[in-house]
Amino acid sequence: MPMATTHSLPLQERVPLNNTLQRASDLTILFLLISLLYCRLISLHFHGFVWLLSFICESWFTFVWILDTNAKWNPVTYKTYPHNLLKRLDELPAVDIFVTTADPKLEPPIITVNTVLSLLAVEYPVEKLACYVSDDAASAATFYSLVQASKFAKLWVPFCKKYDVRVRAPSVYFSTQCPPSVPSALPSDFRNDWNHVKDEYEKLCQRIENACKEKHDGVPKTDEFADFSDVERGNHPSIVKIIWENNKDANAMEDGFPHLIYVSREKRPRHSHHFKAGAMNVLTRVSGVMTNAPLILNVDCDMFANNPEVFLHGMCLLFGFPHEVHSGYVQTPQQFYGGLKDDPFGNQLVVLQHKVALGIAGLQGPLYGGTGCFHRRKIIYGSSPDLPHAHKYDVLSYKEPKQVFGDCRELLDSAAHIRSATMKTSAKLIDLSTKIETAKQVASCTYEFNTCWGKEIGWVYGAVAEDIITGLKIQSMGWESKCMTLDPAPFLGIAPAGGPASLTQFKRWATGLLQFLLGPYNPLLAIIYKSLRFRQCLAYLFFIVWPLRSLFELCYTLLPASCFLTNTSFLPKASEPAIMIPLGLMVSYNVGTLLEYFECGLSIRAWWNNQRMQRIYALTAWLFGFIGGVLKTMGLSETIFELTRKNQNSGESNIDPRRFTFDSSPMFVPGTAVVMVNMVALVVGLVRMMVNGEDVEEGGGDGPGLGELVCSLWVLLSFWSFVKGLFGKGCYVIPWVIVFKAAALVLLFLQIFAKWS
Ligand SMILES: O=c1ccn([C@@H]2O[C@H](COP(=O)(O)OP(=O)(O)O[C@H]3O[C@H](CO)[C@@H](O)[C@H](O)[C@H]3O)[C@@H](O)[C@H]2O)c(=O)[nH]1
Ligand SMILES: [Mn+2]
Repeated sequence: MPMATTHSLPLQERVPLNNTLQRASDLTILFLLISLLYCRLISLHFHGFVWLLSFICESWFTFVWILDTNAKWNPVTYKTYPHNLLKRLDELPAVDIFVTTADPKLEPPIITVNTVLSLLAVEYPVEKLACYVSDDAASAATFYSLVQASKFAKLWVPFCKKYDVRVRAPSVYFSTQCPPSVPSALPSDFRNDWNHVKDEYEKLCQRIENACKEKHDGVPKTDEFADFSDVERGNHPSIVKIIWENNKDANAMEDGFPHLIYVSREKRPRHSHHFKAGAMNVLTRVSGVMTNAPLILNVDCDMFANNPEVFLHGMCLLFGFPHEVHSGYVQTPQQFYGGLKDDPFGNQLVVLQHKVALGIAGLQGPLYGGTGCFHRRKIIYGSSPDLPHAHKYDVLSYKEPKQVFGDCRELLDSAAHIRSATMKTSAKLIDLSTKIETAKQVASCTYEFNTCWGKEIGWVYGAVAEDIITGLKIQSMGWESKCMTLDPAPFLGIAPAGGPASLTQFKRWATGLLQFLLGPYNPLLAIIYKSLRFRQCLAYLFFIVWPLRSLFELCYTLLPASCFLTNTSFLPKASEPAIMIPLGLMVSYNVGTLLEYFECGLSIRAWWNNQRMQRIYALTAWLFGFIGGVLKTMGLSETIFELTRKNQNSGESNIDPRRFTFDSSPMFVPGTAVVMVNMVALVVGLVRMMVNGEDVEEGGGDGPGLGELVCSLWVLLSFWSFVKGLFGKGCYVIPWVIVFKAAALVLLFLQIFAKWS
């Protein structure tokens, strides 16, 4: 690693963040939780089954809280000094950029095009970059869009560099109405250029839109597109096309832009393609035989580079440490743009990124998030850090290279080069077109047979949360990672909009996470047998237990209702001093989390939306993710990766995008049932109170009191979209099939309680 050792200028600085207040608040809550458990334990014999259930649930919440506190305990950020890097530009390593797209309907090509354009225009020596786009749909429209985009890039990239444009995704840049105020010199030039480039961009959009229409009318029938003419989705040979080769003409070096290569891997109906992980592994091999850069950046198709210096900052974190073990990969937080105000679907993850991600950054480093991450290629190839105490997990020590990487001479040579060499890349110009046949070979669906791809090397197969598992595998070898937060944000993506879309995403994550807990990649085993650190393991657990949380939350939301139905209680009476504990918990938890939102500059509304959506996710997406994960582990169902819709302005115009909508997915059944049970319970409680003529508080002996009432109302408040869904109109209403199924569940539940009481 020549860069760090031969020069003394610092590239980064670690800045621990002060979080005394946070720690105090987290510990207060932990103390109250333990007190509550203690109270329950000493009085367990006075009370029945309900207290035991509460005790079990609260023990779980305490466990989760410990995980949460651990994750947030040591937040750090890193300052980066890219100007110190600029003095050694010629030493910068090459980077291969991977962009994945999978469906032109759910991921409109114009989105991918903007991501690609923003990446082609970053501040980095152009001859060191190559951008590979993987298209899992083998769509002529996507290919055509990229070809058109490369033509536009000839205008766009020089324009960005000449005027130091800050946001280099044209759709975002031109969303400002008029030419922005002129940066420095040449005002008249700028205005003309701006108008011209904007015109061209609009034409580009028009062409892409035409190409995306039903029969691809806009796509010309020329040779270039012949490969797509009889492509059947999911059943076609590999397609590899060089859209733009940077070193063809000599003077392109100054103002050119990086290589752009289109890859659609071979697909056959009877071969599993392993979704995104499969696509990433193909890109790794294709780029390995073409440009073989020692670094890899991967981004999802909707994540454009929002900060043109992102590569330079990334290099600071990759090479700014005395030993490379400190920076196996560099992950940027997932941030979103154009999101709805106040985060109505609780999926913009701002506080999670700020509190938890920065906290984990102070441990062994951020988890790999699947997008916006710089990897060292050699780690992807299974290299462990070169340290005596590190876990030696290198497959090549017990297997032949051919058994590991597959049978392709060029790939074996390139891999051997990566594993042995330093970051220096040969400045030798290669003619990419000579590599196409080899690239197609390594992109075929039989190439991986009897190799280590998807297991010991590359992105890990078999789980839909391939990102977290791949990162865990890397950290288990002893590598640390670094979190890169920048202002402006490094990459920005699209958060799913609408109820069903965000549930799909959370359900996939939950399924993937459970597969972890039940599979060979369990982090608990990794601390024992490998080099994962203890507190890092707890940080993984914080995410991995998401699906399990649903069971306890479901139980807890039913507790107050069952108290009304059976005339018992699960909380102390308002007159008893012990009520202070649950009361204190409720207040400190809500105030504590609210302060976190304020600290991140968010509103009280955003806080509430996240609170209620957490509850909703738990009883919809996480619960179904849990079931899906169990079925998958028992071999009863297949792993599938359901894409998240990225088309923001699709759908009917008269729908309020901020309101929760429903469809007939069974995911909505449990939430609807919980709402119904709580409503029935409140009515039962009210009737009993009127019949007996009692005050809620003095309710006969062990009956429900104020605590139960507040909890039940809190559940209804959290599920208010469901309450409205029961009585609403149009797409805001819960479909009758769901209501019917939920009602059946409620009857069953009531039956059980009738027996019990
Ligand atoms: O068969 C597939 C399926 C997906 N993708 C790509 O994978 C990316 C992520 O898919 P998306 O639907 O956007 O999922 P998200 O839930 O938004 O993605 C998050 O969660 C995923 C794991 O569940 C990670 O892989 C992603 O990087 C992370 O951003 C997109 O670029 C897709 O085109 C493929 O290339 N092939
Ligand atoms: Mn996404």
